[in-house]
Amino acid sequence: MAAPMGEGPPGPEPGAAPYGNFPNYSRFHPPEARVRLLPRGLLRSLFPAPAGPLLGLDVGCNSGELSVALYRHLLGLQESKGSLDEPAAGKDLNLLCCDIDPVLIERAQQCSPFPASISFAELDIMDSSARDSFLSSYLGRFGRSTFDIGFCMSVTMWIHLNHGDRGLVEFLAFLSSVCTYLLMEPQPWKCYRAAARRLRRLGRSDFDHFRALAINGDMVERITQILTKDCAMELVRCFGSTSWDRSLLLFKSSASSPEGRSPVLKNEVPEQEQQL
Ligand SMILES: C[S@@+](CC[C@H](N)C(=O)[O-])C[C@H]1O[C@@H](n2cnc3c(N)ncnc32)[C@H](O)[C@@H]1O
Repeated sequence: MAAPMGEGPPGPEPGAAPYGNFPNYSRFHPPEARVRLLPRGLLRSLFPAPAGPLLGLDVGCNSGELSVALYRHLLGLQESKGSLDEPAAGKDLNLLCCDIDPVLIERAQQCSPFPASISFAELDIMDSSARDSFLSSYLGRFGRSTFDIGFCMSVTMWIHLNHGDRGLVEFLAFLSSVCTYLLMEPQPWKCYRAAARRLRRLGRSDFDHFRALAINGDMVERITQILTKDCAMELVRCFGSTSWDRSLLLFKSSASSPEGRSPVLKNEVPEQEQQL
């Protein structure tokens, strides 16, 4: 399967996916090519003695293929013919996966092999009132205030194009406030140009913010800077890059406690945003 350099498949279809809500995203950016960069036993090394189930948040999950692949990979589950392994006792991970596109979420729900552990929900992560009450209520079911790990895979560009520099910084501040660890897969700048080009080819105008973005260039570097300088996170490790040039980076909050008792869902505006 060809892996294009840009963010979507060739042809006009991506122009109709202004949030990156491509219907068959996992076909051209296969989950397996991403999860195999993550070491087996990663969860165990990050959380050697969890007090209860681990909680994960997957933002922009599309139709859930990557969420399921991450779940399997992190728990060391094999997909066997005809039957699906259940997680062994003591390997408890609950994933909350959200996406802005209700059709993609419906598909994810219908196809989920682990409905008891992986929940899919329609949510615009930039809508702070809907987001905060929804996430608080999910976390509250586990007596928690934060997620152990967040996944933000190929989503930053879409937030950035649709919400501008301010939106990107706000988004990263939000993620860092609610996740102890954060796995990020930022799109490089060339994908931004490709996405804007595709829109133009369709005779539509640029994304509202594209030409005004002051955060640009080396997006891995820029996002790392924001997370480490403004959001009290540290870069723990880079797991390498996919063949289509996406790096996988793991960050850890320097502020949160292992029990998830750090301040929740706060909407603090970091220093960098105030300067924008
Ligand atoms: C390029 S896809 C990545 C899908 C998946 N994370 C992966 O890497 O395979 C980006 C996804 O982010 C979702 N998305 C974009 N903006 C969003 C928002 N504000 N809230 C929730 N999801 C959003 C899109 O609908 C789309 O499914």
